Amino acid sequence: MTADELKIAVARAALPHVVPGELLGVGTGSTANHFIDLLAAEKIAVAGAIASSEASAARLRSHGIPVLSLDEAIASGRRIPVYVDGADEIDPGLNLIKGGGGALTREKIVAAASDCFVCIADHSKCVEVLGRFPLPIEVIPMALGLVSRELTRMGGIPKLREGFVTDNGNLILDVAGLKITDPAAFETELDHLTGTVTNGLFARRRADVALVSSPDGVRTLHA
Ligand SMILES: O=C[C@H](O)[C@H](O)[C@H](O)COP(=O)(O)O
Repeated sequence: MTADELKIAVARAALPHVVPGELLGVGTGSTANHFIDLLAAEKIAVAGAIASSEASAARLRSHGIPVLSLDEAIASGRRIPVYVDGADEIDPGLNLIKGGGGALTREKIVAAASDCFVCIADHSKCVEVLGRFPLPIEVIPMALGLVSRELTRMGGIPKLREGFVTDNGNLILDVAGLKITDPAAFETELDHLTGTVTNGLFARRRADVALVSSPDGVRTLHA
């Protein structure tokens, strides 16, 4: 199976988790894109989608799927029963690294607003310890030097993602050299770095369910 076929297989496996007629949180990235396309192809009608990026919102709209802002969703008084999104790394506890596509902040917000986070990924994303994939951190532009210095002091190797601006108008530092043995504690530590908006560790709000595809099929992992 090609990498793309593995993504399509796991995106398809997420469809039964969608609650028809309810709101749906939708993530960002190539796996999430397949999920959006399949959602439309299978004509699964949701009350509206809350997208974690402008790119996903545009893709949803291109299929005629109604997109709501998170504020509109909350004002409606409806719950968001499920959020479906990809990941860059998954550990055995379903802690994640996300943000390879730069959408980490909105992803964390939509995940926090949703009842159940269903993570979809192919088996290459599974690791024993998070940190092989450089950890994305969204940074307020004027704090770039300060945050880089602090991350270096913490043992990381931060690198500016050249030519990239997030949907929120900020920058991304990709931090290599980390071995994240206590993801929740490290997420909290990073949250305290002044000048950062969000870090790409999803540990305090990790995935509830992970669907992982391999040539042998799709496995379902629970936190
Ligand atoms: O910002 C991007 C997201 O966190 C993606 O979910 C993550 O990078 C995985 O993307 P892909 O499905 O393209 O590997």
